[in-house]
Amino acid sequence: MADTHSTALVWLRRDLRDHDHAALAAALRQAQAVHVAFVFDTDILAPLLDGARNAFASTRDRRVEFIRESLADLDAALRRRGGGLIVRHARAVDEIPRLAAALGAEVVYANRDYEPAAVARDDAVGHALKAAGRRLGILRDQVVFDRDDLMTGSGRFYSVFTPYSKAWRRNLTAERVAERRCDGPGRFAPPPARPAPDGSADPRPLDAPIPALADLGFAPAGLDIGGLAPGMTGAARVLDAFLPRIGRYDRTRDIPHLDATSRLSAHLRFGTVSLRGLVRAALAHGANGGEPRAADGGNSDRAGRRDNSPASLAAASGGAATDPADDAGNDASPDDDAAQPALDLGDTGIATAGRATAPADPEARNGADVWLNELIWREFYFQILHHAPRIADGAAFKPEYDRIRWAEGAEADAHFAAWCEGRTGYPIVDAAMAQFNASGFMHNRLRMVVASFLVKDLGIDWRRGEAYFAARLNDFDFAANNGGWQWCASSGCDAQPWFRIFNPSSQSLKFDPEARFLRHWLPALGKVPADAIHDPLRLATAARRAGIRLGRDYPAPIVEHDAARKLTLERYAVVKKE
Ligand SMILES: Cc1cc2nc3c(=O)[nH]c(=O)nc-3n(C[C@H](O)[C@H](O)[C@H](O)COP(=O)(O)OP(=O)(O)OC[C@H]3O[C@@H](n4cnc5c(N)ncnc54)[C@H](O)[C@@H]3O)c2cc1C
Repeated sequence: MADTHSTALVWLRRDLRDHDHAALAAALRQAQAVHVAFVFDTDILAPLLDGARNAFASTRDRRVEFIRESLADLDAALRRRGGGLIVRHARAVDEIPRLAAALGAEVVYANRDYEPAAVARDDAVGHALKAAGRRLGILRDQVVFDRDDLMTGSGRFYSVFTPYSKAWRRNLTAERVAERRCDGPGRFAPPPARPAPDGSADPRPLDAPIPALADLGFAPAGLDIGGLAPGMTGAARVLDAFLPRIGRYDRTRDIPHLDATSRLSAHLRFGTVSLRGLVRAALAHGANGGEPRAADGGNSDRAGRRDNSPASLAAASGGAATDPADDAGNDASPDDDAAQPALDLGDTGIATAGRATAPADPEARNGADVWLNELIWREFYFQILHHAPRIADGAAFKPEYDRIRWAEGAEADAHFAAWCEGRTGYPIVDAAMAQFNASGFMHNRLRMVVASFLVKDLGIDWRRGEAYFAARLNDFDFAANNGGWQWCASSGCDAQPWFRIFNPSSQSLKFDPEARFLRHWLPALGKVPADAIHDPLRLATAARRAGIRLGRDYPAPIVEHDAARKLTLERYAVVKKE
C-alpha cells in the first residue's frame, strides 16, 4: 500500500462520476482530504470554435453541453457527500499544477487517457508537479486491459480482433472488473472559498459555480433532440432501459429503427458510467460464461504479470511522475482493497442488473455475450492507438493504403458537401445523415454504410469523413472513430478487405426492409412503397408515380453505384502486393 498524505486532488477528464472510479478510490484510500476538479481545457475547446483550424467549427457543440450538465449532476452528488466540484476554464496543463499548489495537494490522481495529445499533456503536468515536489498518480480506469496488458505470444500487440478478444476473455478476472469503491477512509473536501490561483487564466475563485455555456463561448445545442440524458443520472436511466433488452442484442442490433443497442456510447466516452460496471452487468446476464476467474494467474498472456517497478512504470507512463504504488493498486495486488474476489456491485446504479443470476436461456446469454464483444472492440481500438500512435497524425494503419489517390477538386467537394448534408439521392445514406445532423447520434450499421459510401462510392479520402464525425458525434472518441473509418476504408487493422464494397441499396433493403427508418428521417419519401424506396433506380419511377419530383422534393442520385464500384476497384488496385 502506498504512503498516505493529507490532501489529494482528483483531476477528472473523461470519468465524470463519483462511484467505481479508480482515481477517486485511490485518493480516498490514501489522503485525508480529497478535492475534485475539472478543467474546461482551452487547448481542447479553442479548436472547436476556431473556423481557421476546424472546417466544422460551431458554438453549438452537444459534447460541451453534455459535459457541463454532467458536471452539474456530479457536483450535486459530491455536495451530498460533503464535497463539491472545483471547475476551472483555463489550460489544464498550467492550471492543474497551480491548483495543486493552491490546495496544498501532495498528489494529483487521474485516470489514464490514451490519445497522444492527452498523454503529452499528462507528461507535462507530471513534470511540473514533480518540479514542485508533488506527484501525479495515473490509474487504469476506462478499460479492463490497457496498453501492453495483453500481448501476443511473440510479444507483439494484437492487430487482429478475434485473437485479441479471446485473450481478453481468457484473462478476465474478478479483480479486473471489481468495483473501485469510493467510500473512504478519506473524505471529500468542499471547494474552498479562495481566489483564483496565481497566474490562472480564470479569474473566478475556487468555489465559483460551474461556468454557464455562454461563459465558455458556446450556445445550447439541444441535448433532448437525440434523447441524450447527461450525467450519472442519465446514464443509469439509459442502462436500466437497455438491460431488459440485452438478451436480444445479437438479433436486433443491426436494425436501425429499433431501440436495440444500449445508446451508452456518450456515457462511456465521458465516464458517466463505469466500464467495469457494464462488464459486470454483461457477465451477470451470462456473457463469457457468466463468471470471471477469481484472480490473475499464470497463463500464456501477460495480464497479471506486469512489471510494477517504479522504473518500469515511469518509462511506461512516458515520463509522467506516475505513482507506482497507486498504479499497482489498480491491478490485482493482494493488499489492494479495491480487488475483491466476489463481484460486489455496490450502489452503482447497476446493482439490480448485476445481481441477476445468469439467465438459463442460451439465446439471451448470447445477446449479452455479443454486447460484451462490442465493449472489447472499444478496448481493442484503444490499444491500437497506444501501440500505433502515428494514426493520430492521419496515417493509414496499413501504410500501403496511403498510396491511394482520392478524388479531389470541385466535384469531390460538392459530393462531400452533399454527403455531409444528406443530399446524395441514396435514401439510406441521406436518412442516416439526417438523423446524425439532427441528433449527433448514428446507429453503428449506418456509420458503416455512410462511411463506405463516402470512401468507396464517392472516392473521397476517409479522413474527411472522420473529421466530420469527430466534429459532430456525441460519442466522438478518437480511437473508436479512427478504427471505424479505417475499417470501412480497408486501411485499418483487421479491416474489411479493399475489394469488398457495400451496396447501399442492398444494405437498406436488408436492415430496413419496411423502410421505417427511411420514412421517419425522409418524410419527403413517405408515399413511396417500401419495395421501391431502397434503390435509387427504382425510386425514380416510384417517386414519379407518387407525385414526388427527384431533384426538387428529393435529390437525384449523385453517383451510380455500379460505375462507382468499378472506379473504386481501380483506385484501390495500388495497394495490391507488389
Ligand atoms: C465509421 C465509424 C465511426 C465510429 N465512431 C465512433 C466514435 O467516435 N465513438 C464511439 O464510441 N464509437 C464509434 N463507432 C462505433 C459504434 O458505431 C458506436 O460505438 C455505437 O454505434 C454506439 O451506439 P451504442 O452505444 O448503442 O452501442 P452498443 O451497440 O450498445 O455497444 C456498446 C458500446 O460498445 C462500444 N462499441 C460498440 N461498437 C464499437 C465499435 N465498432 N468500435 C468501438 N467501440 C464500439 C461503444 O462504447 C458502445 O457504446 C464508430 C463506428 C464506425 C463504423
